[in-house]
Amino acid sequence: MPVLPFYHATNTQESPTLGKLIVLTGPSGVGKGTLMNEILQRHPELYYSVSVTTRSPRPGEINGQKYYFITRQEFQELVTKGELLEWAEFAGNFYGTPRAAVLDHIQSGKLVLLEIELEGARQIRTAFPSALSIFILPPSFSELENRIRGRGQDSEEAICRRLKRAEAEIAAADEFDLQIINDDFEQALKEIEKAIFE
Ligand SMILES: Nc1nc2c(ncn2[C@@H]2O[C@H](COP(=O)(O)OP(=O)(O)O)[C@@H](O)[C@H]2O)c(=O)[nH]1
Ligand SMILES: Nc1ncnc2c1ncn2[C@@H]1O[C@H](COP(=O)(O)OP(=O)(O)O)[C@@H](O)[C@H]1O
Repeated sequence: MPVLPFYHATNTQESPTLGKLIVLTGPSGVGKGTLMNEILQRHPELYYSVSVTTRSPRPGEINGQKYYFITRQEFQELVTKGELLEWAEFAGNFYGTPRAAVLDHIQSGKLVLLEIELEGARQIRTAFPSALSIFILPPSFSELENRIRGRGQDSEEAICRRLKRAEAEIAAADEFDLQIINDDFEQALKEIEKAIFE
C-alpha cells in the first residue's frame, strides 16, 4: 500500500485565504498533463496536488508522481473519512484530491494546482468560489481523438469511454473562468502562465 501524505489538516476552513487554488480541467487527451508538467518544470515553486486513483498504472507511471495508485477499498475509506477535497468516477475508475495537503499548502501561501475532470472541477468551484478555473479545449474533436490515440497508452475501450465523455465535458467549458485552446503548445502555456501569475 502506498504511503500517502495524509496528515490532519491544521485548517478546516474551506476558503483559501493566503495562497491561491488553480484548477485545470478539460477532456482527456487535450494535453492537460503535458501542459501541467511543463508549467511545473518552469515554476518549481508551485505545488501540484497528487491525486489518488483506482486506475491501474500505465507503463512508466510511478506511484506518487502523478497519482497514488490505490484499491477501491482504500479509496472508499478515504471518502468515508472525509480525506478527499473532491472526488469523481471517470471512465470506470475513481479519482480524488487529498484534502489536507492542499489546504495546508494554501494556508502557507502557495499557489496550488489541481488537474482534474469536470465533476471534480465543479465541486471545487462550489467549495472554493475564489479558485481560478481554466478549461483547456482542443482545436477540434478529431484532433482530440488523434491525441488520445497517438498517446498509445489506453485500450480501445478506455479510448471510447474518454471520447464519449469528452463531448459532455467540452459542452461545459463556459462554466469556467477561462477557456484556453491547446493548439500551439507554447501559446497555450503562455496563456496559462499569464492567468496564474497575473
Ligand atoms: N475529479 C478528479 N479528477 C481527476 C483527479 N485526478 C485526475 N483526474 C482526471 O481524471 C481523468 C482521467 O485521468 P487519467 O486516467 O490519468 O487519463 P487521461 O486524462 O486520459 O490521461 C482526467 O480528466 C484527469 O484530469 C482527481 O483527483 N479528481
Ligand atoms: N499542443 C499540442 N499539440 C499536439 N499534441 C499535443 C499538444 N499538447 C499535448 N499534445 C499531445 O497530446 C497527447 C495527450 O496529452 P496529455 O497531456 O496526455 O492529455 P491529458 O492529460 O489532457 O489527457 C500527448 O501525446 C501529448 O504529447
